[in-house]
Amino acid sequence: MSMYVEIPILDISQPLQPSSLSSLTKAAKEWGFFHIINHGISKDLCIQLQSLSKQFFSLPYDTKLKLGPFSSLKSYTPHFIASPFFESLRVNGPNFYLSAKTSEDLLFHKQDSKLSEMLQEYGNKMEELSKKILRAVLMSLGEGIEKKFLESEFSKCHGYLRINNYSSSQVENNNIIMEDDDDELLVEGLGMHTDMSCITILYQDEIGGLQVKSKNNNNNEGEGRGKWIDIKPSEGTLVVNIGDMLQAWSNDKLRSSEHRVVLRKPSIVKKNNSRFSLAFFWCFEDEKIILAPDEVVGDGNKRFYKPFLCLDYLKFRENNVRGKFEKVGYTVKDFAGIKAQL
Ligand SMILES: O=C(O)CCC(=O)C(=O)O
Ligand SMILES: [Fe+2]
Repeated sequence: MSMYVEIPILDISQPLQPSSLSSLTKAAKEWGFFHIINHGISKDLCIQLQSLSKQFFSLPYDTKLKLGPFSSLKSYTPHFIASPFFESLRVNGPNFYLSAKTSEDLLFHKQDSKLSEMLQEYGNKMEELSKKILRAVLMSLGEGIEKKFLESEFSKCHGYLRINNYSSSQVENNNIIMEDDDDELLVEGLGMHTDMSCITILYQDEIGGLQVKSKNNNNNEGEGRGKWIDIKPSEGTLVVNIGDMLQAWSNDKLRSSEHRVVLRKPSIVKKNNSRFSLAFFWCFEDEKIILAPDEVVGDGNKRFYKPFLCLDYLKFRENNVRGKFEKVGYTVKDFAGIKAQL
C-alpha cells in the first residue's frame, strides 16, 4: 500500500535562507520532489485552463486524432499509448500561443482562442518560475555553483507543456493493479517513468493519485526496494521534480525519481470521470552535450555518466515503449551510465 511522507515546501517568493537551502538539498537528493508555494500562479488561471482543456478533450476521437499521434503535428497522445486512461495535448514554447493555436486551427477556425492565450500566459510564468527554481537547486549543490553555471550551462533551456486528462471510463478487470485498504480499485493512469527534463513543474487538480518511488534502502530489513509515496494535492502548491537531464548533469547529486499516477475508481467517478494535470518540462537544448562540471562532481569523486548529446537521449527514450520501465531499464543510467568496476 502507499505511504504518505512530508515532502519539503519551498517558498519561492523569498530569498533562500540557509535552512530552506538545506531542506532543498535533502529533498532534491532524497526524493527528487518538492512543493513550491507563493509561485504567482493564480488558482483562477488553473481553473480556467482546466475548463477550457476539458472542452478540447470532450471533442470526438476522430477530431482529436487530427492532431496525432499519426499526423504530422503529433501534439495529441490518445488513450492506449501511455495507458488506457491517459490522453494528452502537447504545447511547445516559447510561443505557446502559436503552438496551441496551430493545433486548434486544424480542428476548427476561430478568430481568437482563449485557451491559446491562457496557455501563453501560463507558459511565460512557468519559464520564469523554472529559472528561479533552477537557481535555488543549483545553490543547493554548493557554494558558487549557481554563479558559475546557471548562465553558462542553462541559458538555452526551453520548455513545453503537456495537458493531461485521465479518465477511468475504460476500466476493465485486467487493468486493476490492486485493491486499496478501503477496497477501492486502483488502476495505473500513467505507468512508472522518470521525466527527461531538467526540472518539471506540475499542477494537479484535487483528485490525487501522483506517487513517487522512494529510494532503495539497502538495509538488512527491507528487500531494498522503494515504496510508493503519495504526492497529495494541496491548494496553492505546485509540485516540482528533478528530471534525467539534471540528474546526469549533477552526477547523481540530484535525483530523477520514478513516479506514476494511480486512479482510484470511486473518487474519479465522482468528478465527471476525470483527473486533470498540467506539466511543464524545462529542458536543455537538443544540441547540448550533458557533462557534469568538475566542480559539481567534486575532487576525488567518480563520474557516473559518459558525456552525451541531449537529443540522442530523447531519441533513445522515444524508441522505447513507455510503461515498461519496471522490467527493462530505459533511464539515463542505462543510456549513459558508467558501470561500476568490480
Ligand atoms: O499527472 C500527473 O500528476 C503527473 C504527470 C507526469 O508525470 C508527466 O506528465 O510526466
Ligand atoms: Fe512525469
